Amino acid sequence: MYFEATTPEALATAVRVAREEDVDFFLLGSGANILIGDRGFSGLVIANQARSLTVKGTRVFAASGALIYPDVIDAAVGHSLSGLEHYVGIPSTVGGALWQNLHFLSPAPERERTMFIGEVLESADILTADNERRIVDVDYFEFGYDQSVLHQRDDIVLSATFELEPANGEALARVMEENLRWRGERHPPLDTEPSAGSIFRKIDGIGAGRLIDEAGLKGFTWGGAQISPRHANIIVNRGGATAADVCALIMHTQKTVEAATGYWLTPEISFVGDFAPVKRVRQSATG
Ligand SMILES: NC(=O)C1=CN([C@@H]2O[C@H](COP(=O)(O)OP(=O)(O)OC[C@H]3O[C@@H](n4cnc5c(N)ncnc54)[C@H](OP(=O)(O)O)[C@@H]3O)[C@@H](O)[C@H]2O)C=CC1
Ligand SMILES: C=C(O[C@H]1[C@H](O)[C@@H](CO)O[C@H](OP(=O)(O)OP(=O)(O)OC[C@H]2O[C@@H](n3ccc(=O)[nH]c3=O)[C@H](O)[C@@H]2O)[C@@H]1NC(C)=O)C(=O)O
Repeated sequence: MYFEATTPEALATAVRVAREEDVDFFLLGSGANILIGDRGFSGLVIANQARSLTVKGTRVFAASGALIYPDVIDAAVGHSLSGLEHYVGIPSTVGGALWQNLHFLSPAPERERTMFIGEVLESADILTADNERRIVDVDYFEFGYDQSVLHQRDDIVLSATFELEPANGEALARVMEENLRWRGERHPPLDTEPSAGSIFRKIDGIGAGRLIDEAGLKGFTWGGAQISPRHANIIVNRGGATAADVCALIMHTQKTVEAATGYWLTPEISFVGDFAPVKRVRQSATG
């Protein structure tokens, strides 16, 4: 079953009804950070297409299905407001961004720290696990790196308010251009080489991508899936990749990197729905 929620109210109603009727449901943002099993999802998929946006003074009010890029960033930058421009080029809805505390490196040339969307969040309208509507402030989310309270609680973000800073339009345009260039040079392009972004979690001070690269796995291919020759922590769909192909590559990468370095890589993406059995990568396979 599939339902498109086009307003925060419709989203809240869909979730409430699914819970009351005891129907398994999955809330789909832009689908940028998930792998869906080859046997699909048996239950209700609620696609979050609640995309309304308003800017008042230095505040941006966004429904949780609004796309951070381009919609929310365009609205903020169009009003010369700073705080969201760092996340240019990253696929995500507002809800997905709060779930994972969307992040990117601080502006060039320093790039000395990671910036998080939690830094500009003021409050959010949520539907709690008990089906109650609440306005919560930023502290409620307990944000960390790739972390928020939403990983532990079944709350649904319906809309969010961001508090931004007035800024010079040229400075905003420069940050956006530099960040798009940074991503363009390091990450495979999403339109021609689709992926779910980083497959494995960050390993502080070491780098998941570096370990996979040093294990010699760049370009390794299984079925339609390939460890990107450009960035080793990204698995791209070269055409016709199945979820089983991606899972086989994930398991092969974990085992190869552990044998070479002693580190065990943990997936960063979410696995959704029902998965077909995974054929293991033959040890003799060379890609
Ligand atoms: N830094 C980068 O370069 C990249 C980052 N990403 C990250 O991936 C995420 C992609 O977002 P998006 O495509 O929208 O999400 P997805 O559709 O990929 O869903 C990811 C998870 O977000 C949760 N979620 C989505 N919407 C809501 C909501 N309204 N309320 C509560 N939880 C929600 C769901 O959790 P549950 O199952 O618990 O309901 C879901 O499992 C972003 O956080 C982005 O930072 C992705 C690619 C690249
Ligand atoms: C792409 C994502 O997030 C990105 C985010 O966009 C950028 C910028 O802030 O920082 C992280 O990338 P990253 O490239 O630094 O992450 P890792 O894969 O851990 O790589 C760490 C380091 O390894 C090195 N590296 C990476 C790839 C490669 O093929 N070879 C290599 O040597 C690079 O020096 C790199 O900087 C996030 N990834 C993780 C796992 O934390 C995502 O969440 O999907």
